[in-house]
Amino acid sequence: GFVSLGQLTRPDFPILHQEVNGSKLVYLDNAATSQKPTAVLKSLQNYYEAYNSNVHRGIHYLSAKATDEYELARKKVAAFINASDSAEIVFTRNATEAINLVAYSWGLSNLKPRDEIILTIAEHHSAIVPWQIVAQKTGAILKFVSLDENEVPDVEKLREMISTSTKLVVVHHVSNVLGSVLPIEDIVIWAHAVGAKVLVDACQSVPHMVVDVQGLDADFLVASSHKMCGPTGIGFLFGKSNLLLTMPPFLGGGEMISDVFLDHSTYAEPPSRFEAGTPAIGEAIGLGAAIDYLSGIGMQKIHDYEMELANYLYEKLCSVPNIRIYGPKPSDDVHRAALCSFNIENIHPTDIATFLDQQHGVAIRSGHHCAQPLHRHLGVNASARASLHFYNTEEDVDNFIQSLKDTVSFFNSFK
Ligand SMILES: Cc1ncc(COP(=O)(O)O)c(CN[C@@H](CS)C(=O)O)c1O
Repeated sequence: GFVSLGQLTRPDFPILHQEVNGSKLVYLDNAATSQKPTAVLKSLQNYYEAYNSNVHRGIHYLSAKATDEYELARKKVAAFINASDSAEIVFTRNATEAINLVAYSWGLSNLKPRDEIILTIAEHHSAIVPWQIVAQKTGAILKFVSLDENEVPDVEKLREMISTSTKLVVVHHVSNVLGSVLPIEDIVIWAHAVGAKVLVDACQSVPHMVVDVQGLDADFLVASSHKMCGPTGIGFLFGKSNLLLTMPPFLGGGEMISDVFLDHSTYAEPPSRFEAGTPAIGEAIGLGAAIDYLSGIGMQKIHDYEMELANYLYEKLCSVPNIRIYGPKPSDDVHRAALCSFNIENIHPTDIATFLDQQHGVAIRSGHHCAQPLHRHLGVNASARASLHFYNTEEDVDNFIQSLKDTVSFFNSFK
């Protein structure tokens, strides 16, 4: 019979084949972090077993091999998001650091008093807080777009908010709470019309769909390896070459210099200018292996499968009594990512997540998902969230829904 992409790929993820609290693990917390296929684990072991060495300046075989593999990983990231030059890819610790790099380097040297930075109320704390810090230092002003009647950021209001005072627009590609997918191409056109730049937080899109930075024409785009089947400890910033070339260093140290004198130093060209100290070499190689794995399946195929699963999840969740699902109702022209944040009347989301874990081995998340302003706007201080990846199956969704209904019955029995 028909074998789904989830069934086909599950054998590649050893971690999924275990019991938790006496039940088969159902891992539905992929927006927090993804699981790693054997190929990624092997690439890390192979690096440390066969050619571990420091990169860039070693004059021996192991260092040359490590350098080649590290720079090959950069080229794989560039190709994966269709960047025109691998020098436009800066490795960082994670997406959060990538956004901080833009805030401290580009932000501090380009923002002036009363310059405006436009964000949506649904942004992740990692996309909001760095700009609050830089706004305090430069006198720039943050402006936030709220949600429309479909409970997605109001892009028409965003368009109206863009003015000649706008210097930067910071938006998610996909929301880690609402599952909303924003029209980045349009937002970039509106921003560029007034000379503003656009930073795209692509943490929840790069692992799940084709992302083409040239097609989007984004000025900056960030993502994290650990959400796209790669190791933790590495992420990346894409920056257009003409922007990175004008940006001062973010962190000082070895690797990022050209020459060091006692009273000053000259700096390396991008991307090295932004990669101070010994990089996460093994993690970059692991990310490269993750990209090979994802590309082997194909991001369009992954996205198509996840969209089917997303609709199935949403439809089944709607059958749970007294549930409130946040974000847009999916339809033919309104897509939502394969994640649902929700609350159930009179039951705390943390009680739901705890019961699901302890009684059913189902792993979801509960909390504010680093989006407190959004939760305040929604009138709650926390939500539960189930988030899928291509290695999940319809059976996972069925297990989750059945377990959730059992959870609701349990807590309602105390009423
Ligand atoms: C949209 C978005 N933007 C930035 C980040 C930060 O990624 P880091 O790898 O931690 O730097 C995340 C990570 N969101 C996790 C942890 S809060 C979640 O459970 O939703 C994200 O979803």
